[in-house]
Amino acid sequence: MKLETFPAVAAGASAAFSLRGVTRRLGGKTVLDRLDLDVPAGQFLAIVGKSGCGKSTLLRLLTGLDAPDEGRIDRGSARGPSDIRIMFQEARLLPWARVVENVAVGLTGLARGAAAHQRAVALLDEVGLSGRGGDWPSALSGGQRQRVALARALIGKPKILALDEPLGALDALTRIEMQRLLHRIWHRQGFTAVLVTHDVSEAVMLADRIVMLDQGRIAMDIDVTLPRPRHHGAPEAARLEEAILSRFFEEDR
Ligand SMILES: Nc1ncnc2c1ncn2[C@@H]1O[C@H](COP(=O)(O)OP(=O)(O)OP(=O)(O)O)[C@@H](O)[C@H]1O
Repeated sequence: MKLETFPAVAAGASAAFSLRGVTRRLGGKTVLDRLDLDVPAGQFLAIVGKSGCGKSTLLRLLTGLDAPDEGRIDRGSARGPSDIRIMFQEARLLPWARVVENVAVGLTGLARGAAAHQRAVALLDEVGLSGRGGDWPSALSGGQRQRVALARALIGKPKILALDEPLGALDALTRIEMQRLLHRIWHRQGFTAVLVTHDVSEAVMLADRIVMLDQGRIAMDIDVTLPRPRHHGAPEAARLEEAILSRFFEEDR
């Protein structure tokens, strides 16, 4: 299968963020090496690559949790912390707060009154946790906790949602369920999603575009044009997955 290079952002298209010559050195090593990347608003971008290739470092730079040693990151119209949210592999819920409060807490800097409570309840419905707002986090399964984390990340209506292996700790079926949920919500809300994942099939299911990092550089940048909704095991998805995986292991042959 031919892997197409993603076209440069069309002139005038609004970019969610752009990286120019971004370099990050950690522990005496160049983890990211002069990266250039333009991501249009609303795109679902997946970042894949072998362990230690710098995926999380890139996400941290993108969200402002870390800063580059060289180069520039332009986050377009995303300004404050509520415009860019990040979700991790662990839900990181407050154990002493009920589920609805855990969602409302995502409204940084805003009054957390009745309106916040109402919006938290609506989001719990949207992530499939209707009626669970009064529960403690300890009463939820791993998948349910990630649903709460997703609702918390979305309550401030972010422009960019960064996802650092958010489904990595879930069992296979829950993971697929969560992929479908994530896709539905992204489709409905239109934010820009940046997903770091080890799972190439997950990237193929969800992304408009897949970027593979290798030794601090972009080794592959492909446009995923498969129609949505996508299904695991569908022949076109399997072919694309295989083509990406073969690139992954090229050097091992
Ligand atoms: N704070 C740090 N100090 C020193 N080295 C670091 C630090 N953070 C990350 N690194 C190194 O930078 C490299 C990239 O790490 P990063 O976590 O971005 O990789 P990754 O692709 O997300 O890996 P994984 O898939 O295993 O999570 C690794 O070699 C890691 O050891």
